[in-house]
Amino acid sequence: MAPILEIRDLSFTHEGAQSPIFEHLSLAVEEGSHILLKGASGTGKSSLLRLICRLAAPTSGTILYRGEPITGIAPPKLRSAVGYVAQIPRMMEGSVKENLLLPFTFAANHGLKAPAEDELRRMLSDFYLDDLKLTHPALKLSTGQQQRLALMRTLLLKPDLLLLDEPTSALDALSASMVFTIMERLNTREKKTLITVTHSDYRPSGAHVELYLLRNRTLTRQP
Ligand SMILES: Nc1ncnc2c1ncn2[C@@H]1O[C@H](COP(=O)(O)OP(=O)(O)OP(=O)(O)O)[C@@H](O)[C@H]1O
Repeated sequence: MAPILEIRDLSFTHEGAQSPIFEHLSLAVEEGSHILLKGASGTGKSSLLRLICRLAAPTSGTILYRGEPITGIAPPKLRSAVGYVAQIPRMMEGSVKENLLLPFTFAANHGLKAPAEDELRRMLSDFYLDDLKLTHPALKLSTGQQQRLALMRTLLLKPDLLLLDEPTSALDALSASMVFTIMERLNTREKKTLITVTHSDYRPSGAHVELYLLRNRTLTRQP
């Protein structure tokens, strides 16, 4: 079976920049695995995630999702297959519910059925946000709560592959451990494939955890 994601000979230079961020990267991600991506600040971890979900285009090389080049997949289909949660959550004016259901208001997602309030409440509870009302203004939540809402919002589109950019960077130890637990559950129980950028020493449980280091413009697997 083809890997869920394959990166072939990928190079990337930011527009206007003198030198590439990385060159000739290759990586195959098996379905169900959890890839931890580490590297010093500025080595290009966020850039790599943005290339995988096609928020940016590589200078050269190919990215395949389930054997198909992502450039050949219609953007709405790719967005629901590959979920991306940015490092800084982007909530808008409006309630928790409005923010969670935002993707369902996009023309591109026309035809997708928005989840009912009961499902949203159940999910809030799974994300340790039991006390949160769906009517609560999203912008008045803490960064950690907004980070979890951003992850929920991405999951509502039911992606098979999740790209998480430092999901615990703004969190205290307790909130971070909640998010790690959620990530493990998504991987081991819901069989999601995860690529997580992290600076933390956290090592999730699960059979297929792999650690990669982005350094000197190349990606190497760590023991
Ligand atoms: N839009 C842009 N245009 C030009 N250069 C950029 C742009 N965005 C990021 N960079 C540069 O690209 C490099 C890689 O940035 P990136 O955010 O991918 O790194 P990172 O490894 O995720 O860093 P961090 O761990 O600090 O989040 C950095 O040197 C950054 O300054």
